[in-house]
Amino acid sequence: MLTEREARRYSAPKAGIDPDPGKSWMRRALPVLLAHKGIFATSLILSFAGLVLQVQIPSLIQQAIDHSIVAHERPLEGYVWPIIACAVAATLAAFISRWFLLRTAYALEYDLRNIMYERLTLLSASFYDRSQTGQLISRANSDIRALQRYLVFAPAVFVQCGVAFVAFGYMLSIDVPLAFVAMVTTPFVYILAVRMRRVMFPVSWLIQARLADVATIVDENINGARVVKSFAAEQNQLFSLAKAADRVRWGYTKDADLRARWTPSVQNLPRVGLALVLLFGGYMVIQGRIEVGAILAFNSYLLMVQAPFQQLGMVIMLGQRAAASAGRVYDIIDEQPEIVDAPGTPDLVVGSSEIVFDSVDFAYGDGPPVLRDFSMSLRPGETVALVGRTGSGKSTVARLLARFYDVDAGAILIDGQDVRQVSTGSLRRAVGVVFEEPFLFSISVADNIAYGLPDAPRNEIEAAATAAGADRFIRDLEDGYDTVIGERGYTLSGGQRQRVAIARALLPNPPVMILDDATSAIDVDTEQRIHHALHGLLAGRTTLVIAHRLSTITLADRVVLLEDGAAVAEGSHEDLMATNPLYREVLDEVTDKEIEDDMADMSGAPRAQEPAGGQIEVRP
Ligand SMILES: Nc1ncnc2c1ncn2[C@@H]1O[C@H](COP(=O)(O)OP(=O)(O)OP(=O)(O)O)[C@@H](O)[C@H]1O
Repeated sequence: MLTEREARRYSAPKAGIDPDPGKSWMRRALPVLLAHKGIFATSLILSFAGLVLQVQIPSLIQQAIDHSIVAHERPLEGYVWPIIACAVAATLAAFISRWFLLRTAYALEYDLRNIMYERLTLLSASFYDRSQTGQLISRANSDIRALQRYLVFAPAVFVQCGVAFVAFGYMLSIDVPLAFVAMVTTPFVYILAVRMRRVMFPVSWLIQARLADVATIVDENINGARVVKSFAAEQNQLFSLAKAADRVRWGYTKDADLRARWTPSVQNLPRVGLALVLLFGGYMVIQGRIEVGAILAFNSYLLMVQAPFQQLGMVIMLGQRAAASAGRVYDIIDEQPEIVDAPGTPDLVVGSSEIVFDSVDFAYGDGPPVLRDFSMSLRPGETVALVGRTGSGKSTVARLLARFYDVDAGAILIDGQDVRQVSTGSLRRAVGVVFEEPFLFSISVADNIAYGLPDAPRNEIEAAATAAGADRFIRDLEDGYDTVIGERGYTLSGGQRQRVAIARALLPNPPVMILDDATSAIDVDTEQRIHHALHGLLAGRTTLVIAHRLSTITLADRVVLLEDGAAVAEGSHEDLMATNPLYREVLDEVTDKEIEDDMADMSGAPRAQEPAGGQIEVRP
């Protein structure tokens, strides 16, 4: 779990993506790049300086050949030492420049990833309802890397192009006609490189998309491993993964094929330029118009000039890829969270924790209405069980109370305050939720329980676990409270996970609790003990229990029946049983599971999910 010290070390990005969607993707990303302008500019300046030093070397070699080796006018060392000095200085400059360039690249990647992640944490539940994990992971990885590569390496290549002009200037200063002859192939090198990248771009793009598909299948395979196994569907899964992997392989093969066809031409065309220099230059040397050293200098300059033009093709391709990646990353960054706190939104002031659902209408997105004119109230300190057929909207009521979604009409009030008018942080601190399928993190049990209150002392963590009936089994784990549980808590049984989740919700001591079928995987006896323990501990706490089992329902002070999106009856379980045929009918439907459980008890068969629970000790 993140300690406070570690949390302080998180350095938030200094700048964000420009929010104006009308601007080009690069202009929108510019503030993030400019936040690192110091090291980036240093890198580019040093790169330029290093390359300019390199440009000196052919000229010095030319002079050494002409003046020392051929004409014996000057000592050779007079050229050798400056050449060595230039080479050392250029190497040093290139090293430092590259170091700064890579630092910029990784800083930029870190910032972009955090900007995206910060947005993801802000986004509402509805966004996650429609997003695929594999696609999000792919955006956070390959798309952000594509942006980073272009933003950092394109300027570096442009600097190299600038130096190419300096080299061309040197060539012109030696001999103008020969300089133009030497450059004859350069436009073709550029055109070839651009064409090559243009042909290769769709393939490399396809590879990215197919890799994202593989990521989605792998993600589903791992997360749904139990379902796959229970249907003995491993072969099918392997087949679909193999199919997706084969599509990736096709992409890579195509990429290699195109590369093999184009790269030799792009790499060897500059050599035609060298041959032309030798032909025309040699002719000019024979005629005595230039010295022999000039040919050597021209050869080196020519390679210097053509290298960045070869790379320009790659930069163009990176630019196309980055533009498409930016589109996908910006899709997330531009996504507006549906639930936001306006500046100055007050915190919830918790009083006696009375909850009112006042004529609530709700539908998920454009879907059919789930709640219609739904009204219900929970008196302070009361435990209310919500009962309804499957899919009738019980969990939706819980999600709306914790404001994972906003109501379409009507209002939800806690102590007279509309949940939309108070800060979401204060609301969620006041409302503890335990879902049927609790998500646990791959950290220790103690850290899981202290998730909402990382600084909680161990004795409070243990007290919460005790109240949730989890203390005994946690102590029996290999490292007790320090046992690190497997991904999503899958090394625990369903009932154990639920009890850890109840302890997690109890620890911050929220005045309102929602138990969304939170004891469904716990045997009836343990459930009763938990509820009794909670009764003492939750005195004064208002609790909404979503119940599928008679044992859970009977623990509530009052029952509300949900049918067709509205609360159609309420009262004590006994009263409703006696007076309301619909309630009896719904109960017959929803308590089937309990009957199955009871039958399992009678036959002495062990429950699938829940090992024997320990006696619960509630600390005073
Ligand atoms: N995230 C979602 N996006 C779209 N529709 C949803 C979503 N969650 C639930 N629904 C739909 O809303 C309706 C109510 O679902 P809800 O989960 O609230 O029912 P429930 O009464 O809790 O069901 P159960 O007893 O089976 O848990 C269902 O028709 C369901 O298909």
